[in-house]
Amino acid sequence: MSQSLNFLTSSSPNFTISKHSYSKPYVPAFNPQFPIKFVRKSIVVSCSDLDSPSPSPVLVSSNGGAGVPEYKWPSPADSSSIEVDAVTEAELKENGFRSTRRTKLVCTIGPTTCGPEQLEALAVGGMNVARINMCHGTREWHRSVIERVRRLNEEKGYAVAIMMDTEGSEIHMGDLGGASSAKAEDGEIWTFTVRALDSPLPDRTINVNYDGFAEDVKVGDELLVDGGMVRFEVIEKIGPDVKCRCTDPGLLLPRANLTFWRDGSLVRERNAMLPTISSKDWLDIDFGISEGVDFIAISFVKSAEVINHLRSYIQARSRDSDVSVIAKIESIDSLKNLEEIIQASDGIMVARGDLGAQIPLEQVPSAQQKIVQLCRQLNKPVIVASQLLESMIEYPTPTRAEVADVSEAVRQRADALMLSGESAMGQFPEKALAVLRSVSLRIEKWWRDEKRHEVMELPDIASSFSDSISEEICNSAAKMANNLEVDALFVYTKTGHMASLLSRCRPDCPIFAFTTTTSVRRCLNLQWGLIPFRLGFSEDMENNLNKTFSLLKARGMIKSGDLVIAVSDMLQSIQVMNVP
Ligand SMILES: Nc1ncnc2c1ncn2[C@@H]1O[C@H](COP(=O)(O)OP(=O)(O)O)[C@@H](O)[C@H]1O
Ligand SMILES: C=C(OP(=O)(O)O)C(=O)O
Ligand SMILES: [K+]
Ligand SMILES: [Mg+2]
Repeated sequence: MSQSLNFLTSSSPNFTISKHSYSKPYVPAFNPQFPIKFVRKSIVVSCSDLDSPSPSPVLVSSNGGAGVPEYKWPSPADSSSIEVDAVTEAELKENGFRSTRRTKLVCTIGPTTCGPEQLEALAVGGMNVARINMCHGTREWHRSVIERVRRLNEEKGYAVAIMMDTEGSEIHMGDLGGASSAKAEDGEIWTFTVRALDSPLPDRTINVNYDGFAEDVKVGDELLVDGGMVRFEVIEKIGPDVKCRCTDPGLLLPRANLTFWRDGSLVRERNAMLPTISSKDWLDIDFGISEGVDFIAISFVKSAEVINHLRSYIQARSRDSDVSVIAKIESIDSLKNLEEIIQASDGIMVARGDLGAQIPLEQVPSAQQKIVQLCRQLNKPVIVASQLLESMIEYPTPTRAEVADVSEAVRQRADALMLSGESAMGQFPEKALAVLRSVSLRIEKWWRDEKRHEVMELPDIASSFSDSISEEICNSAAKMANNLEVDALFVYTKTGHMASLLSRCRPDCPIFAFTTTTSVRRCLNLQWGLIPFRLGFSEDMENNLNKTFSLLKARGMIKSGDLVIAVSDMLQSIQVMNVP
Protein backbone atom coordinates (compact mmCIF):
# COMPACT_ATOMS: atom_id res chain seq x y z
CA MET A 1 0.00 0.00 0.00
CA SER A 2 1.48 3.32 -0.96
CA GLN A 3 1.41 6.61 0.86
CA SER A 4 0.49 9.90 -0.56
CA LEU A 5 0.92 13.40 0.67
CA ASN A 6 -1.89 15.63 -0.25
CA PHE A 7 -0.95 19.30 -0.22
CA LEU A 8 -4.07 21.36 0.08
CA THR A 9 -4.02 25.09 -0.15
CA SER A 10 -5.19 25.89 3.36
CA SER A 11 -3.38 26.57 6.62
CA SER A 12 -1.20 24.05 8.45
CA PRO A 13 2.27 23.70 10.02
CA ASN A 14 5.47 22.61 8.34
CA PHE A 15 6.18 19.07 7.23
CA THR A 16 9.16 17.46 5.56
CA ILE A 17 9.34 14.71 3.01
CA SER A 18 11.88 13.10 0.74
CA LYS A 19 12.03 10.54 -2.02
CA HIS A 20 10.74 7.08 -1.13
CA SER A 21 11.44 7.12 2.61
CA TYR A 22 10.01 10.51 3.54
CA SER A 23 12.93 11.07 5.85
CA LYS A 24 15.24 13.57 4.21
CA PRO A 25 14.03 17.10 4.90
CA TYR A 26 12.59 18.93 1.99
CA VAL A 27 10.84 22.26 2.07
CA PRO A 28 8.68 22.88 -0.95
CA ALA A 29 9.05 26.34 -2.39
CA PHE A 30 5.50 27.50 -2.03
CA ASN A 31 4.35 31.03 -2.17
CA PRO A 32 3.78 32.00 1.48
CA GLN A 33 0.46 33.47 0.43
CA PHE A 34 -0.82 29.92 0.20
CA PRO A 35 -0.16 28.07 3.43
CA ILE A 36 -0.08 24.38 2.75
CA LYS A 37 -1.78 21.61 4.56
CA PHE A 38 -0.10 18.25 4.21
CA VAL A 39 -2.57 15.46 4.66
CA ARG A 40 -1.01 12.06 5.02
CA LYS A 41 -3.28 9.41 3.70
CA SER A 42 -3.15 6.17 1.83
CA ILE A 43 -4.59 5.35 -1.51
CA VAL A 44 -6.76 2.30 -1.82
CA VAL A 45 -6.29 0.37 -5.01
CA SER A 46 -9.42 -1.65 -5.44
CA CYS A 47 -11.05 -0.59 -8.61
CA SER A 48 -12.35 -3.94 -9.69
CA ASP A 49 -13.73 -2.72 -13.00
CA LEU A 50 -10.39 -1.18 -13.84
CA ASP A 51 -8.05 -3.85 -12.72
CA SER A 52 -8.40 -5.91 -15.83
CA PRO A 53 -5.64 -5.18 -18.30
CA SER A 54 -6.71 -2.73 -20.97
CA PRO A 55 -5.73 -3.24 -24.59
CA SER A 56 -2.41 -1.96 -25.81
CA PRO A 57 -1.04 -1.71 -29.33
CA VAL A 58 0.57 -4.92 -30.40
CA LEU A 59 3.80 -4.90 -32.36
CA VAL A 60 2.94 -7.11 -35.32
CA SER A 61 6.28 -6.96 -37.11
CA SER A 62 9.39 -4.96 -36.38
CA ASN A 63 11.00 -5.77 -39.71
CA GLY A 64 14.32 -6.42 -38.09
CA GLY A 65 14.61 -2.79 -37.11
CA ALA A 66 15.15 -1.81 -40.74
CA GLY A 67 11.71 -0.92 -41.97
CA VAL A 68 8.56 0.40 -40.39
CA PRO A 69 7.46 -1.52 -37.32
CA GLU A 70 3.82 -2.43 -37.63
CA TYR A 71 1.47 -1.89 -34.73
CA LYS A 72 -2.09 -3.06 -34.48
CA TRP A 73 -4.48 -1.10 -32.31
CA PRO A 74 -7.12 -3.19 -30.62
CA SER A 75 -10.79 -2.41 -30.04
CA PRO A 76 -11.96 1.22 -29.71
CA ALA A 77 -11.42 2.89 -26.35
CA ASP A 78 -14.23 2.72 -23.81
CA SER A 79 -14.67 4.90 -20.76
CA SER A 80 -12.37 2.83 -18.58
CA SER A 81 -9.48 2.79 -21.05
CA ILE A 82 -6.60 5.10 -21.60
CA GLU A 83 -5.32 6.27 -24.96
CA VAL A 84 -1.72 7.09 -25.64
CA ASP A 85 0.04 6.91 -28.97
CA ALA A 86 1.69 3.65 -29.90
CA VAL A 87 5.15 5.15 -30.36
CA THR A 88 5.26 6.76 -26.92
CA GLU A 89 3.94 3.63 -25.31
CA ALA A 90 6.64 1.51 -26.93
CA GLU A 91 9.30 4.07 -25.91
CA LEU A 92 8.07 4.18 -22.33
CA LYS A 93 8.13 0.42 -22.04
CA GLU A 94 11.55 0.15 -23.57
CA ASN A 95 13.43 3.05 -22.03
CA GLY A 96 11.43 4.12 -19.00
CA PHE A 97 10.13 7.57 -18.14
CA ARG A 98 13.26 9.56 -17.87
CA SER A 99 14.56 9.04 -21.34
CA THR A 100 11.39 10.01 -23.20
CA ARG A 101 11.97 12.83 -25.65
CA ARG A 102 10.85 16.26 -24.46
CA THR A 103 11.31 18.25 -27.68
CA LYS A 104 8.46 17.78 -30.15
CA LEU A 105 8.96 17.24 -33.87
CA VAL A 106 7.02 18.68 -36.80
CA CYS A 107 7.45 17.35 -40.36
CA THR A 108 6.34 19.12 -43.51
CA ILE A 109 4.66 16.60 -45.77
CA GLY A 110 5.40 16.83 -49.49
CA PRO A 111 5.84 14.62 -52.54
CA THR A 112 8.40 12.31 -50.91
CA THR A 113 6.40 11.69 -47.75
CA CYS A 114 2.72 11.77 -48.75
CA GLY A 115 2.33 8.00 -49.22
CA PRO A 116 0.85 5.89 -46.41
CA GLU A 117 4.11 3.97 -45.85
CA GLN A 118 6.23 7.11 -45.70
CA LEU A 119 3.74 8.79 -43.38
CA GLU A 120 3.81 5.80 -41.11
CA ALA A 121 7.60 5.74 -41.13
CA LEU A 122 7.57 9.36 -39.95
CA ALA A 123 4.97 8.58 -37.26
CA VAL A 124 7.12 5.72 -36.00
CA GLY A 125 10.16 7.98 -36.21
CA GLY A 126 8.61 10.43 -33.77
CA MET A 127 6.66 12.94 -35.86
CA ASN A 128 4.28 14.66 -33.45
CA VAL A 129 2.75 17.05 -35.95
CA ALA A 130 2.39 16.77 -39.74
CA ARG A 131 2.48 20.14 -41.51
CA ILE A 132 0.94 20.79 -44.87
CA ASN A 133 2.02 23.94 -46.66
CA MET A 134 -0.76 25.52 -48.72
CA CYS A 135 1.88 27.28 -50.86
CA HIS A 136 2.20 24.00 -52.71
CA GLY A 137 -0.10 21.31 -54.04
CA THR A 138 -3.86 21.27 -54.52
CA ARG A 139 -6.55 21.05 -51.85
CA GLU A 140 -7.31 17.51 -53.05
CA TRP A 141 -3.68 16.57 -52.47
CA HIS A 142 -3.76 18.07 -48.96
CA ARG A 143 -7.07 16.40 -48.20
CA SER A 144 -5.64 13.01 -49.07
CA VAL A 145 -2.66 13.62 -46.76
CA ILE A 146 -5.00 14.59 -43.92
CA GLU A 147 -7.10 11.47 -44.52
CA ARG A 148 -4.03 9.24 -44.49
CA VAL A 149 -2.73 10.71 -41.24
CA ARG A 150 -6.18 10.33 -39.67
CA ARG A 151 -6.41 6.73 -40.81
CA LEU A 152 -2.98 5.94 -39.39
CA ASN A 153 -3.99 7.47 -36.08
CA GLU A 154 -7.19 5.45 -35.97
CA GLU A 155 -5.92 2.16 -37.23
CA LYS A 156 -2.42 2.08 -35.83
CA GLY A 157 -2.74 4.11 -32.65
CA TYR A 158 -0.57 7.12 -33.48
CA ALA A 159 -1.58 10.60 -32.38
CA VAL A 160 -0.11 12.78 -35.10
CA ALA A 161 -1.69 16.24 -35.10
CA ILE A 162 -2.16 18.22 -38.32
CA MET A 163 -0.98 21.75 -38.98
CA MET A 164 -2.07 23.68 -42.01
CA ASP A 165 0.22 26.54 -43.03
CA THR A 166 -1.20 29.37 -45.15
CA GLU A 167 0.48 30.74 -48.22
CA GLY A 168 0.26 34.39 -47.19
CA SER A 169 0.38 37.19 -49.70
CA GLU A 170 4.05 37.98 -49.94
CA ILE A 171 5.75 38.06 -53.32
CA HIS A 172 6.79 34.72 -54.70
CA MET A 173 7.71 33.07 -57.97
CA GLY A 174 5.35 30.82 -59.93
CA ASP A 175 5.68 27.09 -60.09
CA LEU A 176 8.35 26.89 -62.86
CA GLY A 177 5.89 25.41 -65.33
CA GLY A 178 5.99 22.04 -63.61
CA ALA A 179 9.79 21.70 -63.31
CA SER A 180 11.00 20.67 -59.85
CA SER A 181 13.81 23.23 -59.93
CA ALA A 182 15.85 25.42 -62.28
CA LYS A 183 19.52 26.30 -62.07
CA ALA A 184 20.49 29.96 -62.40
CA GLU A 185 24.14 30.43 -63.38
CA ASP A 186 26.37 33.40 -62.70
CA GLY A 187 25.87 36.23 -65.20
CA GLU A 188 22.79 34.74 -66.87
CA ILE A 189 19.93 37.07 -67.76
CA TRP A 190 16.52 35.97 -66.49
CA THR A 191 13.13 37.58 -66.99
CA PHE A 192 10.76 37.99 -64.07
CA THR A 193 7.30 38.76 -65.36
CA VAL A 194 3.81 39.37 -64.04
CA ARG A 195 2.28 38.22 -67.36
CA ALA A 196 0.18 35.10 -67.19
CA LEU A 197 2.17 32.69 -69.36
CA ASP A 198 1.21 29.21 -70.46
CA SER A 199 3.44 26.27 -69.61
CA PRO A 200 6.01 25.43 -70.65
CA LEU A 201 7.50 28.82 -69.84
CA PRO A 202 10.03 30.36 -72.24
CA ASP A 203 13.64 29.68 -71.20
CA ARG A 204 14.94 31.61 -68.20
CA THR A 205 11.54 33.11 -67.46
CA ILE A 206 9.95 33.25 -64.04
CA ASN A 207 6.36 34.19 -63.17
CA VAL A 208 5.81 36.54 -60.25
CA ASN A 209 2.52 36.44 -58.31
CA TYR A 210 2.37 40.12 -57.33
CA ASP A 211 0.89 42.47 -59.94
CA GLY A 212 2.71 45.54 -58.66
CA PHE A 213 6.11 43.87 -58.98
CA ALA A 214 7.26 45.43 -62.25
CA GLU A 215 6.19 48.89 -61.10
CA ASP A 216 7.74 48.66 -57.65
CA VAL A 217 11.24 47.44 -58.53
CA LYS A 218 13.87 49.83 -59.85
CA VAL A 219 16.89 49.22 -62.06
CA GLY A 220 19.81 48.55 -59.70
CA ASP A 221 17.68 46.78 -57.06
CA GLU A 222 18.86 43.46 -55.76
CA LEU A 223 16.39 40.59 -56.07
CA LEU A 224 16.76 37.81 -53.47
CA VAL A 225 15.26 34.40 -54.05
CA ASP A 226 14.58 32.47 -50.83
CA GLY A 227 16.31 35.08 -48.71
CA GLY A 228 19.52 35.01 -50.72
CA MET A 229 19.90 31.42 -51.90
CA VAL A 230 20.04 32.98 -55.38
CA ARG A 231 20.57 36.68 -56.15
CA PHE A 232 19.88 38.85 -59.18
CA GLU A 233 20.41 42.48 -60.07
CA VAL A 234 17.62 44.31 -61.90
CA ILE A 235 19.10 45.61 -65.15
CA GLU A 236 16.08 46.64 -67.25
CA LYS A 237 12.32 47.07 -67.05
CA ILE A 238 10.21 46.46 -70.16
CA GLY A 239 6.51 46.83 -69.32
CA PRO A 240 5.50 43.78 -67.27
CA ASP A 241 8.92 42.15 -67.76
CA VAL A 242 11.88 42.76 -65.48
CA LYS A 243 15.28 41.66 -66.78
CA CYS A 244 17.74 40.59 -64.14
CA ARG A 245 21.34 39.37 -64.13
CA CYS A 246 22.23 36.51 -61.82
CA THR A 247 24.92 37.61 -59.35
CA ASP A 248 24.84 34.64 -56.94
CA PRO A 249 24.06 31.39 -58.75
CA GLY A 250 21.90 28.68 -57.25
CA LEU A 251 18.84 26.50 -57.51
CA LEU A 252 15.45 28.14 -58.04
CA LEU A 253 12.63 26.17 -56.41
CA PRO A 254 8.93 26.42 -57.35
CA ARG A 255 7.07 29.26 -55.63
CA ALA A 256 10.18 30.50 -53.91
CA ASN A 257 9.83 33.71 -51.96
CA LEU A 258 11.13 36.95 -53.53
CA THR A 259 12.32 40.08 -51.79
CA PHE A 260 13.97 43.12 -53.25
CA TRP A 261 16.56 45.30 -51.63
CA ARG A 262 17.73 48.85 -52.38
CA ASP A 263 20.82 50.44 -50.84
CA GLY A 264 21.18 47.58 -48.39
CA SER A 265 17.62 47.57 -47.03
CA LEU A 266 14.52 45.60 -47.75
CA VAL A 267 12.13 47.50 -50.01
CA ARG A 268 8.64 47.63 -48.60
CA GLU A 269 6.43 49.48 -51.02
CA ARG A 270 2.87 48.58 -51.80
CA ASN A 271 3.69 44.95 -51.10
CA ALA A 272 3.84 45.93 -47.43
CA MET A 273 0.13 46.74 -47.73
CA LEU A 274 -0.82 43.28 -48.97
CA PRO A 275 -3.25 41.61 -46.58
CA THR A 276 -1.71 39.04 -44.20
CA ILE A 277 -4.52 36.64 -45.06
CA SER A 278 -5.24 36.70 -48.81
CA SER A 279 -8.53 35.62 -50.32
CA LYS A 280 -6.94 32.30 -51.24
CA ASP A 281 -5.77 31.96 -47.63
CA TRP A 282 -9.36 32.46 -46.40
CA LEU A 283 -10.53 29.64 -48.67
CA ASP A 284 -7.68 27.48 -47.38
CA ILE A 285 -8.66 28.36 -43.81
CA ASP A 286 -12.25 27.29 -44.58
CA PHE A 287 -10.80 24.07 -45.93
CA GLY A 288 -8.68 23.58 -42.80
CA ILE A 289 -11.63 24.19 -40.48
CA SER A 290 -13.88 21.80 -42.36
CA GLU A 291 -11.15 19.15 -42.41
CA GLY A 292 -10.74 19.63 -38.65
CA VAL A 293 -7.01 20.39 -38.67
CA ASP A 294 -5.52 20.92 -35.20
CA PHE A 295 -3.39 23.97 -35.96
CA ILE A 296 -3.56 26.73 -38.53
CA ALA A 297 -0.26 28.56 -39.00
CA ILE A 298 -0.53 32.06 -40.40
CA SER A 299 2.30 33.31 -42.60
CA PHE A 300 3.72 36.84 -42.44
CA VAL A 301 1.72 37.97 -39.42
CA LYS A 302 2.25 41.67 -38.83
CA SER A 303 0.16 42.39 -35.74
CA ALA A 304 -2.15 40.81 -33.18
CA GLU A 305 -5.18 42.22 -34.99
CA VAL A 306 -5.18 39.63 -37.75
CA ILE A 307 -4.89 36.80 -35.21
CA ASN A 308 -7.84 38.15 -33.22
CA HIS A 309 -9.86 38.50 -36.41
CA LEU A 310 -9.07 34.93 -37.43
CA ARG A 311 -10.00 33.66 -34.00
CA SER A 312 -13.45 35.19 -34.12
CA TYR A 313 -13.83 33.86 -37.66
CA ILE A 314 -12.95 30.34 -36.55
CA GLN A 315 -15.29 30.60 -33.58
CA ALA A 316 -18.17 31.75 -35.75
CA ARG A 317 -17.54 28.97 -38.26
CA SER A 318 -17.15 26.09 -35.86
CA ARG A 319 -18.41 26.54 -32.33
CA ASP A 320 -17.44 23.10 -31.21
CA SER A 321 -14.03 22.78 -32.80
CA ASP A 322 -10.90 24.26 -31.32
CA VAL A 323 -8.38 24.94 -34.00
CA SER A 324 -5.25 26.47 -32.50
CA VAL A 325 -3.78 29.49 -34.24
CA ILE A 326 -0.02 29.64 -34.71
CA ALA A 327 1.53 32.96 -35.73
CA LYS A 328 4.62 32.76 -37.91
CA ILE A 329 7.28 35.28 -37.04
CA GLU A 330 8.93 35.96 -40.39
CA SER A 331 8.63 39.67 -41.07
CA ILE A 332 10.09 42.89 -39.73
CA ASP A 333 6.64 43.98 -38.56
CA SER A 334 6.12 40.82 -36.54
CA LEU A 335 9.35 41.49 -34.65
CA LYS A 336 8.13 44.97 -33.78
CA ASN A 337 4.84 43.65 -32.41
CA LEU A 338 6.21 40.45 -30.97
CA GLU A 339 4.68 40.47 -27.52
CA GLU A 340 1.14 41.35 -28.63
CA ILE A 341 1.30 38.69 -31.35
CA ILE A 342 2.45 36.02 -28.90
CA GLN A 343 -0.28 37.01 -26.43
CA ALA A 344 -2.95 36.78 -29.11
CA SER A 345 -1.84 33.41 -30.54
CA ASP A 346 -1.95 29.82 -29.31
CA GLY A 347 1.62 29.30 -30.43
CA ILE A 348 4.46 30.74 -32.48
CA MET A 349 6.70 29.58 -35.28
CA VAL A 350 10.15 31.10 -35.69
CA ALA A 351 10.03 30.93 -39.50
CA ARG A 352 13.69 31.51 -40.10
CA GLY A 353 13.46 31.05 -43.88
CA ASP A 354 11.59 34.24 -44.61
CA LEU A 355 12.79 35.98 -41.47
CA GLY A 356 16.33 35.64 -42.80
CA ALA A 357 15.19 37.33 -46.00
CA GLN A 358 13.76 40.30 -44.12
CA ILE A 359 16.45 40.97 -41.54
CA PRO A 360 20.21 40.50 -41.94
CA LEU A 361 21.08 36.81 -41.47
CA GLU A 362 23.35 37.49 -38.52
CA GLN A 363 20.37 38.87 -36.61
CA VAL A 364 18.32 35.69 -36.95
CA PRO A 365 19.94 33.72 -34.06
CA SER A 366 19.38 36.47 -31.50
CA ALA A 367 15.83 36.99 -32.75
CA GLN A 368 15.24 33.24 -32.35
CA GLN A 369 16.59 33.24 -28.80
CA LYS A 370 14.43 36.21 -27.88
CA ILE A 371 11.26 34.73 -29.40
CA VAL A 372 11.80 31.33 -27.75
CA GLN A 373 12.38 32.96 -24.38
CA LEU A 374 9.38 35.27 -24.62
CA CYS A 375 7.09 32.43 -25.68
CA ARG A 376 8.09 30.41 -22.67
CA GLN A 377 7.54 33.35 -20.36
CA LEU A 378 4.11 33.96 -21.85
CA ASN A 379 3.34 30.23 -21.88
CA LYS A 380 2.89 29.72 -25.61
CA PRO A 381 4.46 26.81 -27.48
CA VAL A 382 7.18 27.78 -29.93
CA ILE A 383 8.46 25.95 -33.01
CA VAL A 384 11.92 26.60 -34.45
CA ALA A 385 11.67 26.12 -38.21
CA SER A 386 13.60 26.10 -41.47
CA GLN A 387 16.94 24.86 -42.67
CA LEU A 388 17.70 22.91 -39.49
CA LEU A 389 19.09 20.08 -41.62
CA GLU A 390 19.00 21.66 -45.07
CA SER A 391 21.93 19.63 -46.45
CA MET A 392 19.98 16.45 -45.74
CA ILE A 393 17.66 17.30 -48.63
CA GLU A 394 20.50 15.84 -50.69
CA TYR A 395 22.85 14.03 -48.31
CA PRO A 396 22.27 11.26 -45.77
CA THR A 397 24.30 12.91 -43.00
CA PRO A 398 23.96 16.43 -41.64
CA THR A 399 26.79 18.93 -41.38
CA ARG A 400 28.36 19.55 -37.96
CA ALA A 401 27.01 23.08 -38.13
CA GLU A 402 23.47 21.80 -38.65
CA VAL A 403 23.77 19.47 -35.67
CA ALA A 404 25.00 22.43 -33.63
CA ASP A 405 22.02 24.49 -34.77
CA VAL A 406 19.55 21.77 -33.80
CA SER A 407 21.31 21.37 -30.43
CA GLU A 408 21.07 25.08 -29.80
CA ALA A 409 17.31 25.10 -30.43
CA VAL A 410 16.92 22.14 -28.06
CA ARG A 411 19.17 23.80 -25.52
CA GLN A 412 16.97 26.90 -25.69
CA ARG A 413 14.11 24.57 -24.70
CA ALA A 414 12.02 25.35 -27.75
CA ASP A 415 8.85 23.27 -27.69
CA ALA A 416 9.30 21.88 -31.16
CA LEU A 417 11.64 21.60 -34.12
CA MET A 418 10.40 21.52 -37.70
CA LEU A 419 11.58 19.90 -40.92
CA SER A 420 10.64 21.63 -44.20
CA GLY A 421 12.26 20.60 -47.48
CA GLU A 422 14.13 17.82 -45.65
CA SER A 423 10.89 15.90 -45.16
CA ALA A 424 8.76 17.42 -47.96
CA MET A 425 10.99 16.79 -50.95
CA GLY A 426 14.36 15.60 -49.66
CA GLN A 427 15.93 12.23 -50.32
CA PHE A 428 16.30 11.26 -46.65
CA PRO A 429 13.20 12.32 -44.73
CA GLU A 430 13.34 9.51 -42.16
CA LYS A 431 17.05 9.98 -41.58
CA ALA A 432 16.54 13.72 -41.08
CA LEU A 433 13.81 13.01 -38.52
CA ALA A 434 16.10 10.49 -36.80
CA VAL A 435 18.78 13.17 -36.52
CA LEU A 436 16.33 15.59 -34.87
CA ARG A 437 15.26 12.84 -32.52
CA SER A 438 18.70 11.66 -31.51
CA VAL A 439 20.14 15.16 -31.12
CA SER A 440 17.17 16.17 -28.96
CA LEU A 441 17.53 13.10 -26.77
CA ARG A 442 21.27 13.60 -26.42
CA ILE A 443 21.06 17.24 -25.37
CA GLU A 444 18.15 16.52 -23.01
CA LYS A 445 20.10 13.69 -21.38
CA TRP A 446 23.19 15.84 -21.13
CA TRP A 447 21.43 18.56 -19.18
CA ARG A 448 19.78 16.02 -16.89
CA ASP A 449 23.14 14.35 -16.25
CA GLU A 450 24.74 17.69 -15.55
CA LYS A 451 21.74 18.78 -13.50
CA ARG A 452 21.34 21.89 -15.61
CA HIS A 453 17.92 22.88 -14.35
CA GLU A 454 16.85 25.76 -16.45
CA VAL A 455 16.53 28.77 -14.24
CA MET A 456 14.39 31.29 -15.97
CA GLU A 457 12.45 34.12 -14.47
CA LEU A 458 8.85 33.15 -15.19
CA PRO A 459 6.58 36.15 -14.79
CA ASP A 460 3.09 35.76 -13.36
CA ILE A 461 0.71 35.40 -16.25
CA ALA A 462 -2.52 34.55 -14.47
CA SER A 463 -5.48 36.81 -15.04
CA SER A 464 -7.56 35.60 -12.09
CA PHE A 465 -6.92 34.45 -8.53
CA SER A 466 -7.87 30.91 -9.40
CA ASP A 467 -5.39 30.95 -12.30
CA SER A 468 -2.74 32.28 -9.92
CA ILE A 469 -3.26 29.27 -7.69
CA SER A 470 -2.85 26.92 -10.67
CA GLU A 471 0.29 28.74 -11.70
CA GLU A 472 1.82 28.62 -8.21
CA ILE A 473 0.94 24.96 -7.90
CA CYS A 474 2.59 24.12 -11.22
CA ASN A 475 5.72 26.16 -10.46
CA SER A 476 6.04 24.46 -7.09
CA ALA A 477 5.23 20.98 -8.37
CA ALA A 478 7.87 21.30 -11.10
CA LYS A 479 10.45 22.47 -8.60
CA MET A 480 9.58 19.64 -6.25
CA ALA A 481 9.81 17.18 -9.12
CA ASN A 482 13.38 18.32 -9.81
CA ASN A 483 14.47 18.37 -6.18
CA LEU A 484 12.86 15.04 -5.31
CA GLU A 485 13.97 13.52 -8.60
CA VAL A 486 10.54 12.06 -9.17
CA ASP A 487 9.89 9.77 -12.11
CA ALA A 488 6.98 11.68 -13.60
CA LEU A 489 4.54 14.51 -13.08
CA PHE A 490 0.86 13.65 -13.62
CA VAL A 491 -1.57 16.38 -14.54
CA TYR A 492 -5.33 15.98 -14.92
CA THR A 493 -6.50 18.77 -17.13
CA LYS A 494 -9.69 19.36 -19.08
CA THR A 495 -8.53 22.33 -21.15
CA GLY A 496 -4.83 21.53 -21.20
CA HIS A 497 -3.97 24.80 -19.45
CA MET A 498 -2.53 23.23 -16.33
CA ALA A 499 -0.43 20.88 -18.48
CA SER A 500 0.99 23.83 -20.36
CA LEU A 501 1.84 25.58 -17.08
CA LEU A 502 3.86 22.54 -16.05
CA SER A 503 5.51 22.31 -19.45
CA ARG A 504 6.50 25.98 -19.14
CA CYS A 505 8.64 25.08 -16.11
CA ARG A 506 10.62 22.58 -18.26
CA PRO A 507 10.98 20.10 -15.37
CA ASP A 508 13.53 17.26 -15.45
CA CYS A 509 10.91 14.52 -15.58
CA PRO A 510 8.26 13.82 -18.21
CA ILE A 511 4.75 15.18 -17.71
CA PHE A 512 1.91 12.71 -18.21
CA ALA A 513 -1.01 14.91 -19.22
CA PHE A 514 -4.44 13.29 -18.87
CA THR A 515 -7.24 14.97 -20.70
CA THR A 516 -10.76 13.98 -21.60
CA THR A 517 -10.94 15.09 -25.24
CA THR A 518 -9.07 13.95 -28.30
CA SER A 519 -8.66 17.48 -29.64
CA VAL A 520 -6.97 18.78 -26.47
CA ARG A 521 -4.80 15.70 -26.44
CA ARG A 522 -3.62 16.36 -29.99
CA CYS A 523 -2.87 20.03 -29.26
CA LEU A 524 -0.70 19.04 -26.31
CA ASN A 525 1.44 17.23 -28.90
CA LEU A 526 3.21 20.46 -29.66
CA GLN A 527 4.27 21.26 -26.10
CA TRP A 528 7.61 20.48 -24.54
CA GLY A 529 7.78 17.44 -22.29
CA LEU A 530 4.09 16.58 -22.35
CA ILE A 531 3.00 13.01 -22.93
CA PRO A 532 -0.69 13.39 -23.70
CA PHE A 533 -3.16 10.67 -22.75
CA ARG A 534 -6.88 10.64 -23.32
CA LEU A 535 -8.68 9.39 -20.26
CA GLY A 536 -12.16 9.75 -18.86
CA PHE A 537 -11.86 11.10 -15.32
CA SER A 538 -14.03 12.54 -12.58
CA GLU A 539 -13.75 15.21 -9.88
CA ASP A 540 -12.59 12.53 -7.48
CA MET A 541 -8.80 12.69 -7.63
CA GLU A 542 -8.22 9.63 -5.54
CA ASN A 543 -10.36 7.62 -7.88
CA ASN A 544 -8.62 9.16 -10.90
CA LEU A 545 -5.21 8.26 -9.55
CA ASN A 546 -6.21 4.71 -8.77
CA LYS A 547 -7.72 4.32 -12.19
CA THR A 548 -4.64 5.76 -13.90
CA PHE A 549 -2.24 3.64 -11.90
CA SER A 550 -4.02 0.42 -12.66
CA LEU A 551 -4.44 1.23 -16.34
CA LEU A 552 -0.83 2.29 -16.78
CA LYS A 553 0.49 -0.62 -14.75
CA ALA A 554 -1.56 -3.05 -16.77
CA ARG A 555 0.02 -1.61 -19.90
CA GLY A 556 3.52 -1.81 -18.43
CA MET A 557 4.04 1.94 -18.59
CA ILE A 558 4.63 2.43 -14.86
CA LYS A 559 5.55 0.08 -12.04
CA SER A 560 5.09 -0.16 -8.30
CA GLY A 561 7.43 2.15 -6.43
CA ASP A 562 7.73 4.80 -9.16
CA LEU A 563 7.56 8.20 -7.54
CA VAL A 564 5.07 10.61 -9.06
CA ILE A 565 3.71 14.04 -8.30
CA ALA A 566 0.12 14.66 -9.36
CA VAL A 567 -1.71 17.94 -9.86
CA SER A 568 -5.12 18.69 -11.29
CA ASP A 569 -7.17 21.67 -12.32
CA MET A 570 -10.22 20.35 -10.47
CA LEU A 571 -8.70 19.99 -7.04
CA GLN A 572 -6.01 22.56 -6.44
CA SER A 573 -3.53 20.27 -4.76
CA ILE A 574 -0.14 18.65 -5.12
CA GLN A 575 0.12 14.98 -4.27
CA VAL A 576 3.39 13.12 -3.94
CA MET A 577 3.22 9.35 -3.95
CA ASN A 578 4.81 6.09 -4.88
CA VAL A 579 2.86 4.03 -7.35
CA PRO A 580 1.24 1.28 -5.27
N1 LIG B 1 2.54 19.90 -51.03
C1 LIG B 1 3.69 20.02 -51.68
N2 LIG B 1 3.76 19.68 -52.98
C2 LIG B 1 4.91 19.82 -53.67
N3 LIG B 1 6.07 20.26 -53.12
C3 LIG B 1 6.06 20.60 -51.84
C4 LIG B 1 4.88 20.50 -51.04
N4 LIG B 1 5.16 20.93 -49.81
C5 LIG B 1 6.47 21.27 -49.82
N5 LIG B 1 7.02 21.07 -51.03
C6 LIG B 1 8.42 21.27 -51.44
O1 LIG B 1 9.23 21.32 -50.29
C7 LIG B 1 9.93 22.56 -50.21
C8 LIG B 1 10.09 22.98 -48.76
O2 LIG B 1 8.84 23.13 -48.13
P1 LIG B 1 8.47 24.43 -47.32
O3 LIG B 1 9.64 24.93 -46.58
O4 LIG B 1 7.26 24.12 -46.56
O5 LIG B 1 8.05 25.46 -48.46
P2 LIG B 1 8.75 26.79 -48.98
O6 LIG B 1 10.05 26.38 -49.57
O7 LIG B 1 7.78 27.28 -49.99
O8 LIG B 1 8.88 27.73 -47.83
C9 LIG B 1 9.13 23.50 -51.07
O9 LIG B 1 9.91 24.54 -51.59
C10 LIG B 1 8.60 22.59 -52.15
O10 LIG B 1 9.59 22.41 -53.14
C1 LIG C 1 8.50 28.19 -42.22
C2 LIG C 1 8.57 29.18 -43.08
O1 LIG C 1 7.51 29.49 -43.90
P1 LIG C 1 7.27 28.84 -45.33
O2 LIG C 1 8.00 27.55 -45.40
O3 LIG C 1 5.80 28.70 -45.46
O4 LIG C 1 7.81 29.89 -46.23
C3 LIG C 1 9.77 30.04 -43.19
O5 LIG C 1 9.72 31.03 -43.91
O6 LIG C 1 10.76 29.74 -42.50
K1 LIG D 1 3.42 28.74 -46.01
MG1 LIG E 1 7.87 31.58 -44.74
